[in-house]
Amino acid sequence: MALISLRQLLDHAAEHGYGVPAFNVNNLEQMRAIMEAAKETDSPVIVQASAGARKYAGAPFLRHLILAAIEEFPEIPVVMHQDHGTSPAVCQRSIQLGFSSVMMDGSLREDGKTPASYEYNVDVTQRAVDMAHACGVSVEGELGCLGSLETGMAGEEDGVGAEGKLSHDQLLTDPEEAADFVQKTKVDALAIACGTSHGAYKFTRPPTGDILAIDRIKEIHARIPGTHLVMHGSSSVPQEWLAVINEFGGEIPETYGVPVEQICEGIKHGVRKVNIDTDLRLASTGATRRFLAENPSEFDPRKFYKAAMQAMKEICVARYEAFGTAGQASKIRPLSLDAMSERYAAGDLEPQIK
Ligand SMILES: O=C(CO)COP(=O)(O)O
Ligand SMILES: O=C[C@H](O)COP(=O)(O)O
Ligand SMILES: [Zn+2]
Ligand SMILES: [Zn+2]
Repeated sequence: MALISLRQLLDHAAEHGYGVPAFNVNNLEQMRAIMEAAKETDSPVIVQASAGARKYAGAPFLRHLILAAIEEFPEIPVVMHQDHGTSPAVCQRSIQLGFSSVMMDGSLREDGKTPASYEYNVDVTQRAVDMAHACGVSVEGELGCLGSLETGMAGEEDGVGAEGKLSHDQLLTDPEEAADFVQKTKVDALAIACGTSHGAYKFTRPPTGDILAIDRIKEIHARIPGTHLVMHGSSSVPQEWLAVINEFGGEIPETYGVPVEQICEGIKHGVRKVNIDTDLRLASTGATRRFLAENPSEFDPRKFYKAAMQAMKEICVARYEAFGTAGQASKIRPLSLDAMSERYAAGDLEPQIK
């Protein structure tokens, strides 16, 4: 059984200079697409469950879906991560459910919408870290709010995200504050804000440096080179899938995502975890629409689920290959969460901040 902690995987990724896509899971088809792609490319896996996923599938189903993947693919190390926890209590519940990693998103208050003060963020994150590390579980924190540098608007269509207009300062993580935050909280990974946002509507044009601030990632990495950085809202919004969706009855207006090359640039500068949800949603919707349009008499859902799975799998394979994740699974010797808790207790995993 290869359930591993996020910390172990990202330490390996940093040592070998690669990044790992973290895909959101809600159902069997996504889970299977991710695992089959991982098996085909020998990639370690991060799967993450959002509050929306728990509401949709129910926590026990999600948990067993991930455990089933670990059982069926014992050769693939899998991180079971809770995405965007809004309080230490939410993280505690996930730890109890067996997650090997949690995100304490203290950049927002408990409603998941109101930007929080720095002091609030430090406090809730410290509390989540204390609890998690005692169990060998990793913690991802977040500093800065996701939102558009084009409009100043926070991404609202998704389940998690600030509401309304944000200042330029809130939309870009400050390197000095990031150093202080990591030092104080001891998070294992830090999600940063650099102009990306959740969902399909990230940019109205192919992004340039003024609206997708990869330079800011470089500045943060230069200040805290020992910290694993996380990019949220990192779907690339493939134009070919938008075209398929619209060809077969969809209505998605012109929109652009984060180019894979820009993510790879981030990976050269400390980005180790890359959150992707929307791309799998677009691929499965496109494949389903196309299948049903081309096979109007078909009524066995397994037929269009299969088409959707294949489309998602192709995206996963492409990201594993582009981020350098491919070929790494077999190099990892999984450490138990017990062993990780001993490493924290021994002080072996303290933040390295100059
Ligand atoms: O950040 C994400 C999940 O936490 C997903 O981002 P996308 O909406 O760009 O796929
Ligand atoms: O964090 C954002 C992910 O895309 C999850 O979205 P969700 O809350 O709709 O499941
Ligand atoms: Zn956030
Ligand atoms: Zn996110």
